[in-house]
Amino acid sequence: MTYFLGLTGGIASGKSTADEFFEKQNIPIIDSDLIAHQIMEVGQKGYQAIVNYFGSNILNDDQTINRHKLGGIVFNDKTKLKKLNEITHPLVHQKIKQQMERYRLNQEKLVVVDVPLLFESGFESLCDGVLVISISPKLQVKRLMKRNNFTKEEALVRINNQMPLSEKEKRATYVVANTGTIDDLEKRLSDLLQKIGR
Ligand SMILES: CC(C)(COP(=O)(O)OP(=O)(O)OC[C@H]1O[C@@H](n2cnc3c(N)ncnc32)[C@H](O)[C@@H]1O)[C@@H](O)C(=O)NCCC(=O)NCCS
Ligand SMILES: Nc1ncnc2c1ncn2[C@@H]1O[C@H](COP(=O)(O)OP(=O)(O)OP(=O)(O)O)[C@@H](O)[C@H]1O
Repeated sequence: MTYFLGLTGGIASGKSTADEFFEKQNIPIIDSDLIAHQIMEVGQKGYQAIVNYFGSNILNDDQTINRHKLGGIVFNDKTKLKKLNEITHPLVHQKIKQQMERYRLNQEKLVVVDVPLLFESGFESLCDGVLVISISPKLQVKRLMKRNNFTKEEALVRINNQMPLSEKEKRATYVVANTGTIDDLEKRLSDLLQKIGR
């Protein structure tokens, strides 16, 4: 039986950094941010629906969607964010489920399913356990500002568009803190794999 470990956390709490560790252990990852990007590529199912709703001013010169611009719009307008979610989430969920089914048929032992909005979208019911990568609010703002070149206000807007990380921690099966170095994180994840026994 495949064990599906849901992986979530707050924005910039360290999910992708955890994925890198799991990849090094040859554990397959289903990456929903990547899937969300793929369904918005020119010609893909999400593309036309997004352009129809948001207009061609969100396009780059080469007709691809300018995600930076789209992010600037939706994270400052709840109605528009809701609309983008309504367009993208069913398509993303369908692809995640297809990938899960493939791993199940291949009798893969452990698969990590990285879904930033896992609890927000009720995805935990499809997972055997959920790992939350946690971080303090202060460090989260600091890492997000640095990675995305955001002002403090921009970082806070993104953070506040998600369920509070403290709430995600309460709902988790496993919580791993990413408050130290990346080596510390990897050690904790390695201990977790022992605990799961896969
Ligand atoms: C708004 C978009 C265009 C911004 O693109 P950008 O390249 O700047 O960000 P990226 O996609 O890499 O996401 C970075 C992080 O933002 C957070 N985030 C993304 N989408 C959302 C959302 N709808 N609500 C709250 N937080 C979100 C997540 O923590 C994610 O890991 C993009 O995030 C998007 O299309 N979002 C809608 C699809 C979605 O919900 N994706 C999340 C996985 S299903
Ligand atoms: N332990 C750490 N020490 C220092 N920097 C870190 C650590 N863990 C992650 N980072 C950095 O913090 C930033 C956010 O980490 P990461 O991209 O893994 O978060 P994420 O949860 O995947 O974000 P998102 O929700 O946007 O997908 C990155 O620039 C990463 O290199």
